[in-house]
Amino acid sequence: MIRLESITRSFLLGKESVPVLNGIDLKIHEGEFAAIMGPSGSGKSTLMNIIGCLDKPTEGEYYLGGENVSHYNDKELARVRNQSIGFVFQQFHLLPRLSALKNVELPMIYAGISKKERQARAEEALIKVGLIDRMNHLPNALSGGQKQRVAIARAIVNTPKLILADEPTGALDSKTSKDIMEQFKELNEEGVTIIVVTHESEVAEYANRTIMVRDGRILSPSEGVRGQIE
Ligand SMILES: Nc1ncnc2c1ncn2[C@@H]1O[C@H](COP(=O)(O)OP(=O)(O)OP(=O)(O)O)[C@@H](O)[C@H]1O
Repeated sequence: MIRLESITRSFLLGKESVPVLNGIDLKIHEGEFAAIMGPSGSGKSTLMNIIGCLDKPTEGEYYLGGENVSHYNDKELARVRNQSIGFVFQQFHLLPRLSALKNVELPMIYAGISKKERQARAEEALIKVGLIDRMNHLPNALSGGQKQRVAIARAIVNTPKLILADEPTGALDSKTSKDIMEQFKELNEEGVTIIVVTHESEVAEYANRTIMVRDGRILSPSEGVRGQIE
């Protein structure tokens, strides 16, 4: 489902081009549950941004679902994101003036789906995450765990094959983290590919495979990686 070939990403620092990803080769198959771990500043978010079509590699090829998206323009990348990927972030990224239901409807507005269908599908997603009784609440009136459930409902509402979660439990206590990870596990059992960036080994334990990033490259299995690297 995901194939990265010799991916590099550099950023301009003044006049100097500084490499942050240094030749990443990685395959993630459909249905996998992968955790990306590594020290702060090692390039995890940069890698996730490329996998999520939020950013483009400086060099190398990226195939998502068989499509080479490496050279797509912003509009084409937005289409791929809307069709194929759900995002979950540490700080939830909910719009504060919109109810839980309206927040979940947002990706469908971008996808041009009718109001009636939007509401029906948003309600269905909120039922799935156990929050239908809070559908009219504003984010402020929800706990951290509930906010993250709304964010998960928003991520699954367009039925993506891939969910990318960047530190999804970073703002939550350990019991709530477990509830959220159980939710991801359930989605993975239904066939959704999940990639989660985390600093927490308890979170990575939910994954079938851990990908260790250090200094912008992926460590090989002999360097202590759990699971398969191709
Ligand atoms: N847009 C940018 N412009 C310049 N430098 C950047 C940019 N984005 C990331 N970097 C640099 O790239 C390096 C890797 O950042 P990245 O956020 O990918 O690391 P990370 O492993 O996710 O870190 P953390 O665990 O702290 O979130 C850092 O040194 C960061 O300063």
